[in-house]
Amino acid sequence: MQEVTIRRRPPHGIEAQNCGPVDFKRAEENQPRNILEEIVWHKGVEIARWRERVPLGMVMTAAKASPAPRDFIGAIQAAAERTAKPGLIAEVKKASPSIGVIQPDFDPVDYACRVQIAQAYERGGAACLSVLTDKKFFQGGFENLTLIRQAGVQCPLLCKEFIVEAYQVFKARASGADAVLLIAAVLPNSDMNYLIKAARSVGLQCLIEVHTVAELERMLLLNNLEGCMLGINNRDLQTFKVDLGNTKQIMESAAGQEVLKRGIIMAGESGIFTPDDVAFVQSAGCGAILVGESIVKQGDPEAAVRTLLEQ
Ligand SMILES: O=P(O)(O)OC[C@@H](O)[C@@H](O)c1c[nH]c2ccccc12
Repeated sequence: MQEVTIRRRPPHGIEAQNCGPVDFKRAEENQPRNILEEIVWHKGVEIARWRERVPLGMVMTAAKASPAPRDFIGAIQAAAERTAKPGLIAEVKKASPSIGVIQPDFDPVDYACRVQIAQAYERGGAACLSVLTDKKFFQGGFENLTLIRQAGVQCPLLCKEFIVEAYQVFKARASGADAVLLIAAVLPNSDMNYLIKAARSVGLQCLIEVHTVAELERMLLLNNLEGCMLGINNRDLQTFKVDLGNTKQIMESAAGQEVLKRGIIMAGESGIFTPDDVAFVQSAGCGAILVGESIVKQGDPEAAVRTLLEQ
């Protein structure tokens, strides 16, 4: 079985490891086939640069010295029990490759603005926050995790990053994250197991994202799944198409039913705009929702969160 459809690296090596012209190199072969490949390939370049400035050992030390992590999954469960709705993971997101800039007032260099959005989400009733850390494609940053944490926000924080190496896991914890996102479309099971272990070693919980029944079946075979939560992304990261029916279809499959039987929390992710959408994914079996665009783009994020969770 082919585990992952995207290629982890360009066939002729990443830019940062380029060792001069080689005859057999064909520029067109080295082009990414979709945006997810482009993002993942660029991560290789980015991590190589980080590593030059801060070696792995130092990031690990910083991760271990960081203030104790908060219980991300516990906060979702507590909110769900209190409200009888899925626990909300509200996303601090300035831009995305699918729609470009979502909130123009959200100044890319004005960090105070991101902190204010995070505080407004918390006041509105979010259980947890998701913070985009990818700079190039999402105009995010690891520093946003630190700033939001330092501003006294109590909600546990998810580091929303395209993780391909343990370096990013330690960087997430060193920046104040309580959980990390791991994407099944990007990571074969051996990497997934390894990265879950790396996360656990510094007290981080994992949200494992799937997009298809096949990916969910593969994740259910992981021997490290215990203590993790799962998420179904309704947006296809290769085409950007959003379809809430994806959550329903996956949850109705045998694999979806197994998730419920095993008591694993499932998040419905992307394309959730209205209380009806929340009710729809809840009835499909989701105990959590991950929402960005619809609450970021409204002028009053606190009211937007309240409205979404009403009814
Ligand atoms: O803005 P939306 O449609 O509410 O989606 C939020 C979140 O689900 C989405 O940002 C997301 C889900 N998985 C991802 C992986 C990488 C980047 C982004 C994402």
